[in-house]
Amino acid sequence: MNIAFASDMRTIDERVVGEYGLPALALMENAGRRTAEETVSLIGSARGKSVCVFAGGGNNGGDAFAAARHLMNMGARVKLFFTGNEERLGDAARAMHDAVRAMGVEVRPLESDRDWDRLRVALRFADGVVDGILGTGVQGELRKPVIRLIEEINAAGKKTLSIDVPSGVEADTGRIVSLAVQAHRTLALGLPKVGHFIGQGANYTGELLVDDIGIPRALLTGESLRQSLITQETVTKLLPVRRRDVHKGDCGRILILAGSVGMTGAAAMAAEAALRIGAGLVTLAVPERIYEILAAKLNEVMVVPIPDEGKGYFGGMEALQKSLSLAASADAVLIGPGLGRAAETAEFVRLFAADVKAPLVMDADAIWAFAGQLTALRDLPQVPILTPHIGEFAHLLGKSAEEVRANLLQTARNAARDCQAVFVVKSECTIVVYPDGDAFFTTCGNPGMATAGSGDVLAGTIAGLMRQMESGMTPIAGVYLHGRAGDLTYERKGNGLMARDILMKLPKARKELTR
Ligand SMILES: NC(=O)C1=CN([C@@H]2O[C@H](COP(=O)(O)OP(=O)(O)OC[C@H]3O[C@@H](n4cnc5c(N)ncnc54)[C@H](O)[C@@H]3O)[C@@H](O)[C@H]2O)[C@H](O)CC1
Ligand SMILES: [K+]
Repeated sequence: MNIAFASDMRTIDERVVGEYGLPALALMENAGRRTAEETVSLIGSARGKSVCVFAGGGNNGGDAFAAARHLMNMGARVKLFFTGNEERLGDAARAMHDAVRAMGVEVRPLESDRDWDRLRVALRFADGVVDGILGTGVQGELRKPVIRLIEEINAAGKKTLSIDVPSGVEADTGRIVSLAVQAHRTLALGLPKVGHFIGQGANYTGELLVDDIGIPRALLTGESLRQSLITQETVTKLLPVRRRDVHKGDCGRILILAGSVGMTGAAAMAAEAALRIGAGLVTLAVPERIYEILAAKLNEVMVVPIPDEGKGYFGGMEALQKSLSLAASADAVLIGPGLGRAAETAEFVRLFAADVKAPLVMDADAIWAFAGQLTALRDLPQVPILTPHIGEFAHLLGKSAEEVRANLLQTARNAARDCQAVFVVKSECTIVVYPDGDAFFTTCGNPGMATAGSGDVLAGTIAGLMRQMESGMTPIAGVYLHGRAGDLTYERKGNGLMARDILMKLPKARKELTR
């Protein structure tokens, strides 16, 4: 499914009217009806229930007026509040406003102290709230009365359905400039928006539902939209069906360079993840000083010591030569988990990456090694796949985490283009962004996965898929399978899940997709 920006929705809206001759009112009517239905399902029933409906001065408010009418028809008691200016309503929103008023519903302003007192009473006795204050049209800091209203709604804590986006969330970025309605459920109209998945918006959206509201399918599936959701269906198609006569060499010889003193687990988990996702042969190259630990830990992985002059981390020419010769016979290479940040190691990483011809995945400290050296990254002989979390991504670009978060998608797009690299940025919603601007969002995954080693497992998963499918598509399948494995373990372990639990569920996540 595609994901839209506010401007995409405006274009789609114009085309619905211009090319299909549908009146704007028809979409608003569908939006209103679906809002009413989903509100009723949220609060259990309509009859005898009291619902506060909040309408703003734009089309989001128009949807709310239509919803109020349908809620009345369904038997709910509706208290309707309006934050806009009647004179400035657009045609469709005005028609919806007039229709609900003609049903005898009072449209309550929020101006005098008495208005606000009435609001508080209505909220106290409400069973549910419909938030149609602001949609994709929000701009800048919220005006004072809207801020006050959102504070009241959030303080009341009633079951709340937001129309299109939680009011106050920027649809394009997920940014909250002032504050936003905390929704239990959000009904996205036409398509989900970027802000439902990333930034703070992800925390305010609650359960996300999407309805086409009658927009012709061709407009929603169009290729002009450059971001989409990774679905089970997409990943199933990407994964190969294994022939019975397959040989382990056909399933990928993966080389992993990882680990340093104190960080042996990262190396072990990345290597095991590659095997658990189906790689044929995994070779783990580690600094000599930690070789014995890893050789004892791992059975199925081949562990190779890399000369380290007793330092316990990667560095130096001898290490480089040995690593490159191992890389020469690998189908794909992962470098990064647990490397540490010694200057020698960073130098080693840059020289190694510049000489590897096979598809290359770089994680963690390998990404750190390119901080401030974006030109070196762009000049690498391959299009590498980088898997930073927000902190590593910000450091790489020489920005603060806040700056990066403020517009994560655009920042990732610029970085992918400038560095000619694929970025897998790990956040509340992991995104995969390609140098040509195509972006993919995952809906799998959960807060329990914010745990040590989770990233090492993801990097190993992506690397492990390399020979099994088109290498450029491995991040899409990898983030899905990793997220799904995390969800499978979250069911039982909740926030106490460990990276090892994700690792153990990778086979099941993959098996679910067997064609
Ligand atoms: N095809 C579709 O996508 C459809 C979408 N619908 C709904 O329309 C809204 C977008 O409507 P629009 O009129 O463009 O904007 P909003 O209603 O979101 O907001 C405009 C409204 O808000 C006021 N405002 C803007 N910024 C602020 C601020 N900082 N503080 C306070 N008030 C602000 C502004 O003055 C206007 O009054 C979309 O989300 C859908 O819900 C259609 O109804 C169906 C088709
Ligand atoms: K809203």
